[in-house]
Amino acid sequence: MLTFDGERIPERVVHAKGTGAFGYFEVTNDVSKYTSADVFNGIGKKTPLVVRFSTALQNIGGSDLGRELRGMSVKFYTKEGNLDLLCLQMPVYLYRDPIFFLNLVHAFKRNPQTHLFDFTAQWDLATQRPVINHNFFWTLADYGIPNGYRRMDGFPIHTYEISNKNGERHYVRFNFRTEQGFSAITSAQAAEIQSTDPDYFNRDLYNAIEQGNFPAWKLEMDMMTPHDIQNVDYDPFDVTRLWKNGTFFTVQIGRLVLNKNVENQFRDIEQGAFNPGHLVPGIPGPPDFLFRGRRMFYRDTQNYRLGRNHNKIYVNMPLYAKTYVRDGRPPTRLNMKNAPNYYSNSFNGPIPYVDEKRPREKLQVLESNAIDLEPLSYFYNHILEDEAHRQRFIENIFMSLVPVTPPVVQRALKLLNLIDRDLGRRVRIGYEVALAQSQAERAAQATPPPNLPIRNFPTAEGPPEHPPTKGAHSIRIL
Ligand code: HEM
Repeated sequence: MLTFDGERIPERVVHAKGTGAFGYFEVTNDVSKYTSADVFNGIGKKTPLVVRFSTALQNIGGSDLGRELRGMSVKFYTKEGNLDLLCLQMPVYLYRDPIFFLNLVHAFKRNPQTHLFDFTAQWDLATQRPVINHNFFWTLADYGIPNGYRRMDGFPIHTYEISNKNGERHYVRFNFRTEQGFSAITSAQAAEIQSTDPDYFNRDLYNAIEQGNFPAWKLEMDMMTPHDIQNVDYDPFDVTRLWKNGTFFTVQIGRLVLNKNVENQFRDIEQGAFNPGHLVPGIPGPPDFLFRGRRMFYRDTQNYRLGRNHNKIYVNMPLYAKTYVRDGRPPTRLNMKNAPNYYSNSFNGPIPYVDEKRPREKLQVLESNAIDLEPLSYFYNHILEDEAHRQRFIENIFMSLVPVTPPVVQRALKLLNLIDRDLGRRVRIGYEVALAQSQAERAAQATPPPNLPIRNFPTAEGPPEHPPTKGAHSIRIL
């Protein structure tokens, strides 16, 4: 019983609800002139891997059917160490500044008072930081609820530097393209499924693999040369925008196949520690500022969630795991037994790997904070392929605005109007009708849902107010 008392560990701070499976990656094309990474070289070579799928905002036990980001994390157990590619089902991210993550997650997860998802907070942030709307638009369109994990694509989004055996570089965006064909479900269909099967995504994946209907994804990369990246008229490292058509070429690498369900979710999935900083020779990784933050954050959060030795948990262990790292909280496995615990040594200890061919020149990416609404207008007019999809997108926007506090709605309508006048007009009309309907329905309800309060800081019960610092008013920043 005392062991049972401690069965729970902290859930992931984001992407808490998920599932996963084992499989392999098979190289189908020769990409040796672009990258020396062993995992992507040698047609026919198979590398074992584990994939974890997730919903970004749900807590463990939440619903699979929310309109939100979904994760597809791939850990390749390569001969040169683990390569982790953490993907979303959208090809663009929300912002470029790593420190902004906290605000985003707080606004998009549950309200600290009501513990409800809070559309006022979401739209408040989305209108104060317009950059996040590009990704938000993808979520509000069909891509926001794919018809199960098997039928969505996966994008690591960042522009990765890769290099070949001569140290020559290219810049790539990887794409996992589902072989099942992308398909989505509408908000109404999702609500219906949710009422009977909130674990729809987990069940769909498990059953498919159990029935031998193994899901697969093609891995390809969109590529630019070092010359290309300096000569395009946009920032190709900007994770909030797509690469423009005609500025890159695409190369196939291989296939990812999932052919084995896990036997124990806690052991193989809950304890999984995917870290985008796990890279291999031939893939030095993305040079942008957001990625620099991510190289630290994942290890930190996993130290908290799983302990410092999380890479000694079986599912996280690389194939080659000989190190000078010792001790710490369990698991320590064999702790490298009596092998020397310092380097260099005369007793055949492991030799630290140095990638001699890694490009010597570093790229410095200078980022801009300018607000650019062009990608959003492009999304509305060109990515949404037809009028029916545009209409579903508009409905999802105005329905999400109905519970939002009026000043924030006005700001949202203004922003949508700036992006595209047709979009702004249609959302405004839809919103007014939906609001009137919702007010009539609320009036008829015995116990209407709570009005979400506008939060103020500090609260009445908060810490005592500090007296103003003497002389502070005279400080001027010039
Ligand atoms: C500054 C930006 C970001 C921060 C601070 C951040 C932070 C986190 C954290 C703390 C976790 C939980 C990890 C764990 O407990 O194991 C997580 C999970 C995840 N993140 Fe991020 N993230 C960021 C950006 C991104 C981006 C750009 C992507 C995709 C392109 C992404 C994809 C994922 C995925 C797929 C997971 C789930 C991992 C799993 O399955 O265990 N994140 N992120």
